[in-house]
Amino acid sequence: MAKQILTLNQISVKGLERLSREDYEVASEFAHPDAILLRSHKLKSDDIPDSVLAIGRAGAGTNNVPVADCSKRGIPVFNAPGANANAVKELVAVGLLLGSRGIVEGIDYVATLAEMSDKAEMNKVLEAQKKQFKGSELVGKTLGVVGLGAIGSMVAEMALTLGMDVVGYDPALSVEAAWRLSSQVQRADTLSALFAKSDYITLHLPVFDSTRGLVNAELLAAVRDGACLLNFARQEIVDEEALLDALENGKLRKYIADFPSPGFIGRDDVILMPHIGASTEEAEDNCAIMAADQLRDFLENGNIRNSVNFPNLTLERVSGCRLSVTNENVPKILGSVLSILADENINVIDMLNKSRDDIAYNLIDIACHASDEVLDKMRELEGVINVRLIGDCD
Ligand SMILES: NC(=O)c1ccc[n+]([C@@H]2O[C@H](COP(=O)([O-])OP(=O)(O)OC[C@H]3O[C@@H](n4cnc5c(N)ncnc54)[C@H](O)[C@@H]3O)[C@@H](O)[C@H]2O)c1
Ligand SMILES: O=C(O)CC[C@@H](O)C(=O)O
Repeated sequence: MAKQILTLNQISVKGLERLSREDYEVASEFAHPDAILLRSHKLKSDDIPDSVLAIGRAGAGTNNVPVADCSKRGIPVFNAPGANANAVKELVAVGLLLGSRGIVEGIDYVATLAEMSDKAEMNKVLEAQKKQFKGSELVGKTLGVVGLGAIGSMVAEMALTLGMDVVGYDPALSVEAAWRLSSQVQRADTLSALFAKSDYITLHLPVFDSTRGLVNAELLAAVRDGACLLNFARQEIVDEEALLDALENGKLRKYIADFPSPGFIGRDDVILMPHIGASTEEAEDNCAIMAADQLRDFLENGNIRNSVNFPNLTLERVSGCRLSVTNENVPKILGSVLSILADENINVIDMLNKSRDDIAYNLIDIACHASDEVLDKMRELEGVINVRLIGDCD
């Protein structure tokens, strides 16, 4: 029977094409879907039917998905790390330029001359007025990059090529990300040191409980006078009241962000975009392809790549008959599962077991079919969250 994939946002056709028509049905309404594919749709736990085995986020941030609840229910949540990083990097380059020159103001001013019909007069007026839109160059200025993952590291590299000095802060930098980073990026030991040093600060970290409101009054007090803050990460990382105060008292010269919020619209010192950081054809294709491929590999083989709540685990298929078992990460459960198979004389050909936080995940290739009764015995074990027989193994 074809598997059903519920899409909760517009997903690029190139991604959907990875789900063959013979094996998958894709639609925006299903009562009992096998998986969900989404972008920024705010998904509530109650809206995830019990039939759902996995969720694919065609993007980087998963703060719109109730990840902790999904872990409890044994549902892996996948994302598409790095797939839209270049698109965001390019928009940050635009943000830096908008923050350094009177580009938006100049364009707005020119629009006010629409009624003027005399070309010479127009030229005279604008030549007289253009001094209002003077800016300064980026070369030699310091950019502080908060979060040096897929996007932050590309932004750092881009700023170096523009002749900026770059200082970075990332207390959880992965080894892989550290390898990607140019040695010219200076390290800030604290966030306030970065804020104090930078003419421009750009945020590229996820929103977690620990980062919500991270940019607060205390941090903004440390900012270099007249600095410009760019936020292409998430609105929730910035304390809006403290930000408005910093703009009002001139500590911050400009706020440029991808997340409009009512109190900020219409201010001269704020430039807002409608969450378009990842809105390029290339990024939408990359994200959708990655998310669809990962969902498929999970549904068809139980493999896990780029999950934000499950361990990464891929096991080459040696038998048609595969079991996946998700359990609480406590001792003895795997032993009990294997005992049930042994009692039924079912030989294990290959297996892999990994854990992450409170979740343990096992792939077990077996020599012959396991009946529903055997699977139910496993499901009844204390601490087992779900058991799935994957593939055709008669
Ligand atoms: N505007 C958009 O459309 C758009 C597009 C893509 C991503 N994003 C946002 O950008 C975020 C980053 O994306 P990414 O692809 O670079 O993710 P990533 O996971 O590759 O990098 C995030 C980095 O932030 C670091 N980090 C975590 N906590 C931190 C802290 N307290 N201080 C400093 N650094 C910290 C991590 O160690 C990691 O290196 C996403 O989580 C998402 O919210 C927005
Ligand atoms: O899907 C989008 O358009 C936005 C994605 C972006 O916010 C992300 O976190 O990857």
